[in-house]
Amino acid sequence: MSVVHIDAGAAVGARRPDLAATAAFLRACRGERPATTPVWFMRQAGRVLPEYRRLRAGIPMLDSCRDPELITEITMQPVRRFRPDAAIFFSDIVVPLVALGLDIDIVAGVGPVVAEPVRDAAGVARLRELVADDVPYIADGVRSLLRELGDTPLIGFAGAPFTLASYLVEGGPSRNHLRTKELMYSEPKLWHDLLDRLAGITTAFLRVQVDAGVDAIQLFDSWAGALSEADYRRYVAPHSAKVLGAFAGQVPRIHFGVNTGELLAAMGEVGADVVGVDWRVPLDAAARRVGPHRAVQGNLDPAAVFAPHDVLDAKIRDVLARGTAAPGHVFNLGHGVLPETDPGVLAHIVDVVHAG
Ligand SMILES: Cc1c2[nH]c(c1CCC(=O)O)Cc1[nH]c(c(CCC(=O)O)c1C)Cc1[nH]c(c(CCC(=O)O)c1C)Cc1[nH]c(c(C)c1CCC(=O)O)C2
Repeated sequence: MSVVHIDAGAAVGARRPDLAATAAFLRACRGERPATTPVWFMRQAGRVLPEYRRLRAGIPMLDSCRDPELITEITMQPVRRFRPDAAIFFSDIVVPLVALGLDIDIVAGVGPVVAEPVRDAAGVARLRELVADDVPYIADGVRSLLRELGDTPLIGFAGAPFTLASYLVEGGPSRNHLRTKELMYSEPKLWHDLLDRLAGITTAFLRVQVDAGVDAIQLFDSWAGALSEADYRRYVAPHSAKVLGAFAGQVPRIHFGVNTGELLAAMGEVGADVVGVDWRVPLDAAARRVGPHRAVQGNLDPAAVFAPHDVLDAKIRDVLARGTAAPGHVFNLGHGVLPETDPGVLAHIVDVVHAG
């Protein structure tokens, strides 16, 4: 008698088509209005959770991003605690760059620091293509999570070409992105070569996640708001469009940046199904800027968690009311959870959003 051996990992590696019809988060991404508005929080994994701090004690950030068991546990921690409508894969936007051999350190309280900033043709030429074998822990982490998550959708993510370029060119976090803009304006050919390579790396990194089974993707162009709309369209949009275009019709695509009030239309046009909005633009105004064919995500001020509950609750309800102006609305903060946030308040926000 032959025994059929089913590899659990391979069996759940495929997308979960049943979820697309039932999960409130995925329905809202497609422009539908489920009975309750779905909610998750950027940076829900990490930072504010004591169980995360205990788990990570003594383990460097980038090491934790290369360990499928840690990735799984850290991604699951906020899901167990807050019961959000989606999980976000625990990683960082610099992980694919580190996998390519770039010397990048994540310095506590500072962020990514690049040992040799990329500022000339030789530096750009060193950015080779990413292949799945460069990041085996990503597919393993996604498959492991799909076994844990049940019917909670999993969001994969990557940094957008401009935001990655800013870290590489500046050598670390930057307020004014001066060297980045200097390169962009003075050597446009080299700039476009750099962004084209980063678009390829980002697409490959997301492809690994989508092939392993994530249910949606979010492209973080966190620092795009530093650009005028004209410069965004000229120097950045074609490259982000290449990334998002690669996943059209495959999984919902969320496109997010901070301070992007003037870029919302353009960020939708490059190929997003959902446009993430920070707290500076009221969500109904944002929905008008984004247009009638895209959902919105956002946009409670991350600092509102420090307000008294009656003030906080009124702000949540205001976001919910304004969100009805868009075809679909995924509730979120306008940027990541602030490190000082009380996790109990996040659980409260989930309850208030679900109560409607
Ligand atoms: C700014 C920064 C980066 N990377 C890092 C920083 C500094 C963080 C700090 O000291 O507070 C380093 C980093 N990144 C992450 C951690 C783990 C601990 C934590 O949650 O703060 C740490 C220490 C997870 C992460 N890093 C990121 C996620 C994204 C997914 C999510 O929303 O959960 C996580 C869990 C993504 C990331 N990573 C980065 C950007 C710009 C983004 C896009 C999101 C944003 O604009 O904030 C670069």
